[in-house]
Amino acid sequence: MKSFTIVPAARLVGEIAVPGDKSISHRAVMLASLARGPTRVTGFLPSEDCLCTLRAFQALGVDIEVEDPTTLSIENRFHRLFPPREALDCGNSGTMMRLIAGILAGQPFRSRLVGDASLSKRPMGRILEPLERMGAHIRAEGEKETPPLALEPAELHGIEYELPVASAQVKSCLLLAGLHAQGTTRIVEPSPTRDHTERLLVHFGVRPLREGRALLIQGGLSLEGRDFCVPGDFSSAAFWIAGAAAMPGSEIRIRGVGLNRTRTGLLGVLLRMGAQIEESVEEASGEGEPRGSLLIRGGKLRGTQITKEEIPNLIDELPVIAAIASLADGETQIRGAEELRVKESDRIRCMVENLRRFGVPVDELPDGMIVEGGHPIRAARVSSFGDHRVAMACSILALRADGRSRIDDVGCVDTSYPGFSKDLHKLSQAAVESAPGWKDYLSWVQPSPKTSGGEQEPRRPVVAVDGPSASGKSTVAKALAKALGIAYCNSGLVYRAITWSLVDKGVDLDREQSFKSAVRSMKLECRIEENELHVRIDGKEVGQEVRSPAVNAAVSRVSASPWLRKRLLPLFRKLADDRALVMEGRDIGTAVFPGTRFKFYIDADPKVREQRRQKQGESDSIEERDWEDRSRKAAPLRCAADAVFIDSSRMTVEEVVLRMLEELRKRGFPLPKESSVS
Ligand SMILES: Nc1ncnc2c1ncn2[C@@H]1O[C@H](COP(=O)(O)OP(=O)(O)OP(=O)(O)O)[C@@H](O)[C@H]1O
Ligand SMILES: Nc1ccn([C@@H]2O[C@H](COP(=O)(O)O)[C@@H](O)[C@H]2O)c(=O)n1
Repeated sequence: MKSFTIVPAARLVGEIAVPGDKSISHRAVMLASLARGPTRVTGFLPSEDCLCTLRAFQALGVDIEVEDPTTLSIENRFHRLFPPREALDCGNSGTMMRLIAGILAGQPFRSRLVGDASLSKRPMGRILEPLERMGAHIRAEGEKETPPLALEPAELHGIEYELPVASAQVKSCLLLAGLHAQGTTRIVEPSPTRDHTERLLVHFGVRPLREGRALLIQGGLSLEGRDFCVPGDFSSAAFWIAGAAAMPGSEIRIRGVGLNRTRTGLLGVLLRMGAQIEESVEEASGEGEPRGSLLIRGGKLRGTQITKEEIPNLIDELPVIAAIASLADGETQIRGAEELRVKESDRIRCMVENLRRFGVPVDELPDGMIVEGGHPIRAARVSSFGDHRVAMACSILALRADGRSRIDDVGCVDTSYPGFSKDLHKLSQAAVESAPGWKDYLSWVQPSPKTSGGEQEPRRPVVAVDGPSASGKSTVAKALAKALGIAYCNSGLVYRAITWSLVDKGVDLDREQSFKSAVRSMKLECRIEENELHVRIDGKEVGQEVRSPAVNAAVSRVSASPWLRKRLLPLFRKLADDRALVMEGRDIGTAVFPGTRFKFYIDADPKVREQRRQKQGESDSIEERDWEDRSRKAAPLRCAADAVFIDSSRMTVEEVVLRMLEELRKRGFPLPKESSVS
């Protein structure tokens, strides 16, 4: 399963053009496929969703030539559609299924529409009812009117229909069905929704009539093919618009983006929140799709209230609005958005869950949420829940977290924005490019967390060595201690020893009470003998067994316990009471001895670390372990702000130790007269 690892960034900087609009790409292929004469579509979005529409019309007998991924030549040479040989796959796309159902409902042949697991859970009752009233023979095969949809041949007639819920998909489905029906179809919208279908119908020569809230379409009119250029997708641009607006110091320009007023509700919300946005419409030819560019400068935003009336024009942007509301000062309320529960995921539930993981206080409401902004964002591991907009919204928020975050299951991003991760990299890296090679380090630099009792410089000199798994900490810390002639303490050995004992006794680590009472009843002894830490549990000195695969797999769960860490803290500190030492671990410079002046953070490229561990012949999922160590609440793995960062990927052990000795000398460590590395 694909995931994104997001390194924090201070701001977004740069200029981009986002890929073609998804909603418009679907509709352009559909209408060009129904038209007489050829159409060349440029700027098409070659996402999974839109490719499903393209393949479906090829299967219905339309000639569609893909000149390049974003340019299509479309011609329906026979002025009719042909029965498809097999079910038409709508993938993840609700737009495709609902709109194509409108086209196929009035055809003289059978067809069947299927979708992926997520689409197969989405409600289709809202199109079935009006289509049946128009005379369609259409049946949802799934439970509670969900896909697949089976359509039998039918002749349609116009109806008058008032939409119970504002929905551009239902409106478009009925407009397309109305095109193939006898008489006039009159559709009344409770409030305006995106009008791409109407604009494209005009582009292809059929003008629906507008009477207040009603739209009228005459059946039997034919469309004429005409070249069309799809504008950039405002809903894809929304991630950068919202992200840049909420990150002080950002400055981005987005070119060639669609600025249709029925889509740009986000801009009004952001301006209300205090955003700095300049819009210049470059092309608004008649009733075509307006497009232009946006310049966004970042600043501090304030919370706002989003009301039911605003929802239709920013429905797809609500996940990213929820994300950046977390960065704004004060509270943001999103109400009247129950529609979000039946999108690619239940976007209310999923965003609430993910925001909480990022440490954002948020209340879930039946029709939205209340986000309390302005709190620090914690690095987190979250899931997209298979929803592209959830994945991208969380990626934007992760840029502001206090460490690396991971967004799992991001394959879905390709359904609307195939180049998202590249653009994320481009816009967020621009801000740190001034320090090439150091961005990883900068992302981990943290002010040392507040701790009690360890802020003062220890009585005896302590060298703190931290870093991720297999970075070489133990090796260099041991060699350094030897060179300095002082004690070497491996704090990980203590966590490993406790874990080994718990695993050996079969303690259920998920049951807090059993875990605590097993630890309490353990006799743990930590002694420095011959300048090295020795650990005994219940009288037995631990050895190689603490590096077993079972211990490797469980130790980070054990060490994540704040209760255990608090218990071990005085024990580690006590070791330095009467001797100088080098102590290595994950939190030595940030939590155990934050007051020492001698701190190192040893790192290496993940691939190099993986190879080093393999070479040691150990079975150890170091990526998982690092992840857990970095994302736990209590004393997570971080590079202290005042630590010396050493990337050992291309260094020998000796080079690393010499570098450390040099730094210790500069920082005034009492070096023995002759310190050599051996
Ligand atoms: N430049 C280097 N610096 C340190 N170790 C290196 C270097 N090059 C190779 N190694 C090797 O990498 C392996 C892993 O090192 P080590 O066990 O010290 O890592 P670690 O960070 O203490 O890991 P863990 O925290 O998982 O126990 C060792 O076999 C070590 O000899
Ligand atoms: N200061 C520390 C040291 C270790 N841990 C935890 O123990 C695990 C094993 O450590 P090794 O150095 O022997 O690999 C490590 O993954 C941490 O979970 C710790 O939390 N703090």
